[in-house]
Amino acid sequence: MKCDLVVVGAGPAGSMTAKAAAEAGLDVVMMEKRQEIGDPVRCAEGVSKAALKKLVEPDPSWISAEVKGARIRAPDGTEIVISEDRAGAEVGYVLERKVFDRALAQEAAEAGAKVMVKTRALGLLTEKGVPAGVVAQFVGEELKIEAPLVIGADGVESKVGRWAGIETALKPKDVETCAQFLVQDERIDDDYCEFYLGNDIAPGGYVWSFPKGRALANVGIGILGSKADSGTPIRLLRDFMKANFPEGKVLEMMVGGVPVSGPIERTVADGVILVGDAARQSDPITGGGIINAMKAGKMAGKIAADLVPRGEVDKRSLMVYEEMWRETIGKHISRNFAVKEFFVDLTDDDLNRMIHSLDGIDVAELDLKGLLKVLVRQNPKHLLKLRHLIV
Ligand SMILES: Cc1cc2nc3c(=O)[nH]c(=O)nc-3n(C[C@H](O)[C@H](O)[C@H](O)COP(=O)(O)OP(=O)(O)OC[C@H]3O[C@@H](n4cnc5c(N)ncnc54)[C@H](O)[C@@H]3O)c2cc1C
Repeated sequence: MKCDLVVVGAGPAGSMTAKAAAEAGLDVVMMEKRQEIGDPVRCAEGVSKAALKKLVEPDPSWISAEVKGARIRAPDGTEIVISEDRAGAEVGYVLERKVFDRALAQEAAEAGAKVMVKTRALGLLTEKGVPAGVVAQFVGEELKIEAPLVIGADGVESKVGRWAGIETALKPKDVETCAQFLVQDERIDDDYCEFYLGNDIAPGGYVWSFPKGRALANVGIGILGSKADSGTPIRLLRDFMKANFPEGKVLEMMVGGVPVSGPIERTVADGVILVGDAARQSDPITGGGIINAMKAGKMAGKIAADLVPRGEVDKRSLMVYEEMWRETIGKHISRNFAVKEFFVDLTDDDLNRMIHSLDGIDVAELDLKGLLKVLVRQNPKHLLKLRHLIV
């Protein structure tokens, strides 16, 4: 089989890539190793309404809940409330990703991309040492798909980058190890996403509760890999459930990882581009990656449509993509990485002091940068190191 572009992975990054490239006239194959796109879900499903609306028309079929804002709770229980769409990229809609991911893939298909499920990329085809497509497996059968460009949208466990010689390995301190329960409990507040901070609750991370309507919520935990062994997230999440939702019924459970490494050195190689979690483009503070994955996918798909017909798929030509994402989403990722590196080492006393310092200040309408500005103003000695990030 031959085509212009192979996209590996049909998550938000892959489908946006495939859609943008197919719309611009490329012959695209998007392959997904799972038999059902979007299932099982490994996500708390929170996104900013405003950011999402810039990328895709919201559809009630894939929105579980709309929330009013976020509550952030310090280790001693003190709370601050931030209004909708101001708490980073995690507040606004709580999606139903099983439906959302499939809807995005459907849009890619409608734009003309060929979608292949239960098709796992096994490696890159090469011609004279240069990537020239993908070797894949479809229900036990080996397939060779020749293409001048391969886009790796294969998520946190990405292999495409490694196959192309791109360094994507994550150190334990650069990944949040997560566990999540889908919980039914009458005590769930359907209007707010909740974040719980504290080194006993979630070392180097946080616990979240994202409502999905009808007293359901994704209740999950992310812990910095360097501060936990593999069983720790589930153990701590169960402790949290006992303390906060003792009557909660667990309907689903999952574990997963989120890259919080900040921008990696390179996301292109000859004949290969990486997008989304494969390119480590998630937000290092919140762990949110859906919006950045979609933005990067859209950029990569358009750039592919421009360069492939001209035969310009060498690493140098593909640097256009590298420069474009670093100039846009990359700037936020770099800043938030520096902030995260600082915050993960704070003690519970420090965290309490930060939240207390906001007492009497209306933070509801602040975005993350605004909140940081206020925190630095209120805690000049402690947050001196962050000053340069907010000017
Ligand atoms: C516990 C948890 C909670 C999260 N909560 C949020 C949140 O609330 N908000 C938010 O914005 N982000 C959240 N994220 C992050 C978010 O899920 C990711 O950033 C997002 O899914 C990235 O999209 P992607 O398309 O890059 O990768 P993915 O969505 O992971 O898609 C990659 C796809 O590639 C496929 N694939 C992998 N290897 C192959 C192969 N060899 N061949 C074919 N297909 C392959 C996979 O099956 C998968 O479908 C969370 C992550 C976790 C783990």
